[in-house]
Amino acid sequence: MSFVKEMIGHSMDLWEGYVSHPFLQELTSGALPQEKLKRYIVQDSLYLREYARIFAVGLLKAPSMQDMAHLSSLISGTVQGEYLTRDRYLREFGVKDWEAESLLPENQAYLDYMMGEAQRGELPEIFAAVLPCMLSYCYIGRELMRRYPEQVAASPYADLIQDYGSDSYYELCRSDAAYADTLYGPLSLERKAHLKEIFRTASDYEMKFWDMSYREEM
Ligand SMILES: Cc1ncc(C[n+]2csc(CCO)c2C)c(N)n1
Repeated sequence: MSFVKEMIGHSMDLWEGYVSHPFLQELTSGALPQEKLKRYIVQDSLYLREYARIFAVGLLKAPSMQDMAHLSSLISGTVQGEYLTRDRYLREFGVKDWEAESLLPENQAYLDYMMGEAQRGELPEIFAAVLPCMLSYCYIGRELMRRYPEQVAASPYADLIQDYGSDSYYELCRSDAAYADTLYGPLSLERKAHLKEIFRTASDYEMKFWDMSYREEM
């Protein structure tokens, strides 16, 4: 069995919690207050700027040209692709200087955790830390569209959900997961057990990011 699937299985209780999280439920129904979405968009833009640097550490440590090709396409997918949707919302909300905003503590802690693993580890550890971010959004998008197709279609935020629930994003995630599985194949059981824990810790930080985005106070 794919080791990536095994890691997901080890964190599925957390992933299930994302789908029922009030932020995502209200994003789906359209009831999400704009202030909360705005906070998410600003914090997520800051997150993406720093998240791309984790891949850059992977690029520094990549042993082959093929590994470098994967990492460089992930960097451009984050800095250009993923950030584009945020940029559109930043303009719509009239946010001018998001880069001057501070990272909220949950956001900073998540990024510090991934960067620490990236600096200490090699590509298998780096991917265990960054995969929940990439793959959980695919899971969330697909599950929301499967469970609430009409609400998603009518939501003012449908584009945000549909991007992640799309077949093209699913295929991208499948190929990233297949690449990660080539890294995991030769590893010892002990190292794999540690990787599952890294994946779970990052999944837990994803949940804290949703909590941070939803809470009442700034
Ligand atoms: C907190 C947070 N977690 C996950 C993502 C999703 N995401 C981040 S980069 C990327 C593209 C692949 O590198 C995707 C799908 C996000 N935006 N914010």
